[in-house]
Amino acid sequence: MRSPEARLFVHADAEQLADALTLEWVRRVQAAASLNAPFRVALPGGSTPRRLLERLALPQYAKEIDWSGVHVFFGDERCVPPGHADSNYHMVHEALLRHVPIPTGNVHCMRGEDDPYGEAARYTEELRRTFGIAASQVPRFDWILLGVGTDGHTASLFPGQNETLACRDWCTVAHHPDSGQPRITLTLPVLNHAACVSFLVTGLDKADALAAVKNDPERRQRFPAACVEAEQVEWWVDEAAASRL
Ligand SMILES: O=C(O)[C@H](O)[C@@H](O)[C@H](O)[C@H](O)COP(=O)(O)O
Repeated sequence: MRSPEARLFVHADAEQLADALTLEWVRRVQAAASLNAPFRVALPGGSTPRRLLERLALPQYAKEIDWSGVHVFFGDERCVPPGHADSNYHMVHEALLRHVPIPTGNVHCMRGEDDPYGEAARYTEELRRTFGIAASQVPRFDWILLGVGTDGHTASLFPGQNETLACRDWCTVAHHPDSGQPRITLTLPVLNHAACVSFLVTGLDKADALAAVKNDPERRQRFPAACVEAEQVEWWVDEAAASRL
């Protein structure tokens, strides 16, 4: 049953948003742990999530978060080596993963250094195996965190790339519209099957995009971020990004 309305959480600034989202992460991970259930989360790339990830790595949360049950996946990845400055894995590793006792087997990175099409197939199999499902099912993430670009893209689902947007596979290859850089990305079937998708949007430079993605009458035809309709969709934004809502 899909939630009729997305939930909007507006915070004064990016710092306060990151504080609140950190507490939400702790709450959700502890809830899963109380049920002895794995907590499977997909992280976005880009710069916005860094504040959250750095907070999760703080010693004050070490006793709050049992990383043994947390499985970290990626919403998308740039096809570059893991040590490359553009690598989403590199950003997440430096901000969070290298600082917390998460088991190596719980980090499911998209291998940007490998052939994109082969890696999309490999990651699909890693999803199937980790979620313990048949290929005919769809992996159901507990939580997918996503960013939004100023053009309304999310993950590596870019406006105008309709073949990628219509893809029914779980994971596919896309190309950045400006640089042509190959990307590996989760697709709408996976995003829309999640228990919860939370968009993280901060900064005045995102205000137009956020207003358009949420309110443009043709938003679903124009903006991939507007096509995400999971069981629960949340918008975690700061006042600057929300200034044109
Ligand atoms: O690999 C990526 O770049 C991301 O997955 C992408 O979808 C990102 O979330 C948005 O472009 C927002 O990026 P910023 O947080 O840097 O604004």
